[in-house]
This record gives sequence, C-alpha cells and structure tokens, in this order.
Amino acid sequence: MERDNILPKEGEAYYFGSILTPKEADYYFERLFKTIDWQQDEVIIFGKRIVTKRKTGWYGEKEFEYTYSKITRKAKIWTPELVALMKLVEKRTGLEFNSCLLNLYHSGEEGMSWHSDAEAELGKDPAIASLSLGAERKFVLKNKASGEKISLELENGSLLLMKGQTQKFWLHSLPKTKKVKEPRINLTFRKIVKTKK
Ligand SMILES: O=C(O)CCC(=O)C(=O)O
Ligand SMILES: [Fe+2]
Repeated sequence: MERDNILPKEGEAYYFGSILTPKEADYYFERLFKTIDWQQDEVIIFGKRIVTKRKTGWYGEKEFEYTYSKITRKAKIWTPELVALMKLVEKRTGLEFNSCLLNLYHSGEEGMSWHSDAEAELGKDPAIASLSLGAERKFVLKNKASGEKISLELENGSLLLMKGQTQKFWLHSLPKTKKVKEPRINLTFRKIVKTKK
C-alpha cells in the first residue's frame, strides 16, 4: 500500500478515493438504508440530553459494548452487506476490523462536530477505516495543538484510513452545509480490543 500520508505530522491518514463502482456504491447505499436498524442518537451536550437528526447503527462480530458521547450501546451482529464491505476494506488496508459504526446524514443539514475517536475500547493508536456512500461531503482534520486544518472531499464509494497517532493529535469533523441536499451513509470500521466485564 504505497500512498501519501495526507497529514503533515503527528499521525497518518490515507485517502484511497473510490473503491467501489458507482453501481456497487448505489447498491450498498440502498441495502444499508433499508436493512440497518437505524437509531436516533442521543448525545449529552452541556449536560443536556439531545436527540440528533443524524441516525446511527452499531454492528460487530460480537455484542460489543461501546461508549461514545457518554451513551453505551450494545452492537448488533453483522449483516451480509456489512461483512462484504468489511472484507473489501480489510483487503485494501491490510488491517483487521471487528465492528462498525454507521452514520446516516439525511442531507447537508446534518453533520458531525469536532471530535477524535479515542474511546478506551479501541486501545492505543486505533486504525479507523471510513467508507462513504452517497452524497459527497467535506471532511476536515484539525491539529489539536496548532489548529492546522486539512480538508478533503469524501466521494461516493471512497475509503479514508486514519491510523497511528491521528486520534491523539487531530480532531475531525463533517461540517454542515446548505449546498448538499442528498443523503450520505458513512461506515467507520473499527477494532474493539478491550471489552468491559
Ligand atoms: O461521516 C464521517 O465521515 C465521519 C464519521 C465519524 O467521524 C465517526 O463516526 O466517528
Ligand atoms: Fe470520528
């Protein structure tokens, strides 16, 4: 895998462009839209419980418990489409994953604010592989110390891999935009290495 690191320092991120044909990307979008058990997410912001418009799904090879935005959820077991997509992503990245967080953004009015995926369950320096389906959206990485920003457009069917110290030193976000009217599904494949209990 010879690819340029899009981060100038303190982490690694690789953009593969589209790894699916437009037809495959459409197929998976439709299938996931219909078959994933989409949940309205609740997040706690300034101590208030808020229901987001964005919907999420949490899947894995086991009923992993995962805590993000202070909410713990139990994974549902893989669907055939998720297994097929994970295999493709594993082949491209040469890495192994065991779980996937899905996000459904109905339009550009929905996004994700600055965060890093540094949950304890993922262990140190986690690799996260992000597959995008549907509307093209801007994705931004921001260095925690310097504020330096790296922006890219995540196209339909594309794969982005974040690894090494990226989560430690960089935040990322999916800015809202009035320009995008179409929906997008994002899948972030992850590897849970620490399980509770
Ligand atoms: O939708 C995206 O591209 C970003 C999703 C993300 O950052 C996450 O699920 O942690
Ligand atoms: Fe993230």
